[in-house]
Amino acid sequence: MSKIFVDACLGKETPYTPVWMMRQAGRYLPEYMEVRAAAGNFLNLCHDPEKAAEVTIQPLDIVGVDAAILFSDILVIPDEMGMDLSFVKGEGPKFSDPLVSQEDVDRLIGGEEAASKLTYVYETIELLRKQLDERGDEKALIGFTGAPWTLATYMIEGQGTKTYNICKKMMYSNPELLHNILAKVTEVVKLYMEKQIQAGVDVVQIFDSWAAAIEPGKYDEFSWKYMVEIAEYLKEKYPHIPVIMFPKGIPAFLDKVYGNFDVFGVDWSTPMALAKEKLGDKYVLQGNMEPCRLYSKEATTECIKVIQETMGGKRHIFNLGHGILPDVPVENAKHFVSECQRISAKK
Ligand SMILES: Cc1c2[nH]c(c1CCC(=O)O)Cc1[nH]c(c(CCC(=O)O)c1C)Cc1[nH]c(c(CCC(=O)O)c1C)Cc1[nH]c(c(C)c1CCC(=O)O)C2
Repeated sequence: MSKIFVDACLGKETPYTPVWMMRQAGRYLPEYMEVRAAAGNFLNLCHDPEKAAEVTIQPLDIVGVDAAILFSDILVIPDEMGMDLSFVKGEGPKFSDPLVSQEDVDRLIGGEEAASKLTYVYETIELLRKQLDERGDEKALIGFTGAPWTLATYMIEGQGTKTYNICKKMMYSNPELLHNILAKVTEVVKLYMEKQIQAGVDVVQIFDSWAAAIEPGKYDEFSWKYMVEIAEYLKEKYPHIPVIMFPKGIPAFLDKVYGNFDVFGVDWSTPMALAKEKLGDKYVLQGNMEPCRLYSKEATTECIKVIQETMGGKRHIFNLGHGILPDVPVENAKHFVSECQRISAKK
């Protein structure tokens, strides 16, 4: 039996349109908070394959999504490249020694050496592969990475940012240094994704959460081409594994999207009809309910109906247009998932 989510990624007909939610394993689930508390903190949880596998599975059982996404974080990559990652309560991720010079870049651990340090991620995937196969319910497992640009923003700024002024200063005054960082991260990410595939994921997604920080005319040069390089490396070696690209907030770039991958993730600021018009023939589309609609069941159902009408149940995967927020009632998340499955069901 093939997995409905994988079939949909490859553009095949499915009995209904499968659904999952970005950031579905997380703080809106009391069961997640319990496991995190027992682990001590978020990074301990990422480093503990048994517990990480447990929280990966939770949304399958609690909200009924069609795919599980590996529980980890995009920032474990720079962490294993030798940058010291911590999560400060209430402030989010921090790197103590952000990159400022070529010497800093040269000091980073690269390629195979960095990718092979992420053993806890591969162990989590191996556990999940076994558990999902034993369940026999044909739910898919999604592996993921951050796009080199999104990772670089944290590596250069040392934390999350609203203005991106430190990386943009580098972009315009020392683009070569920024490209050297992006190229080094790209090499690690290719091998990291390959090892996730070898450990057992069914699909991979590349999150470019901070795509919108780049002016449209520079987006290809500083982000998309690196994402495409990763996707094409994987598609050449593993053509049966679907690759999902999620660049958040770049409607002006839709005309220029290119590359060998399977699914384009549409964020909530891009109208689905526009994405369909520009990209629907070439790529399966994923998305794109505005995550805050989850605060209202009525607003949720209304949006699902509009998306379903636009996509017609073809070449589509339901998702939010970005991650679920921690204060969303679990009931409403369940409602989103069951309504997507109900409304798209082929009679
Ligand atoms: C930008 C980014 C990060 N991490 C991620 C992105 C890209 C996706 C996106 O755009 O939302 C990706 C990510 N992070 C996490 C997952 C797990 C799988 C999932 O359910 O989607 C995934 C896919 C767990 C997490 N990653 C993080 C949490 C919260 C940690 C906790 O307090 O339990 C989780 C569940 C921490 C994290 N990690 C990151 C930030 C900015 C933060 C702190 C902000 C916050 O608190 O929400 C970086």
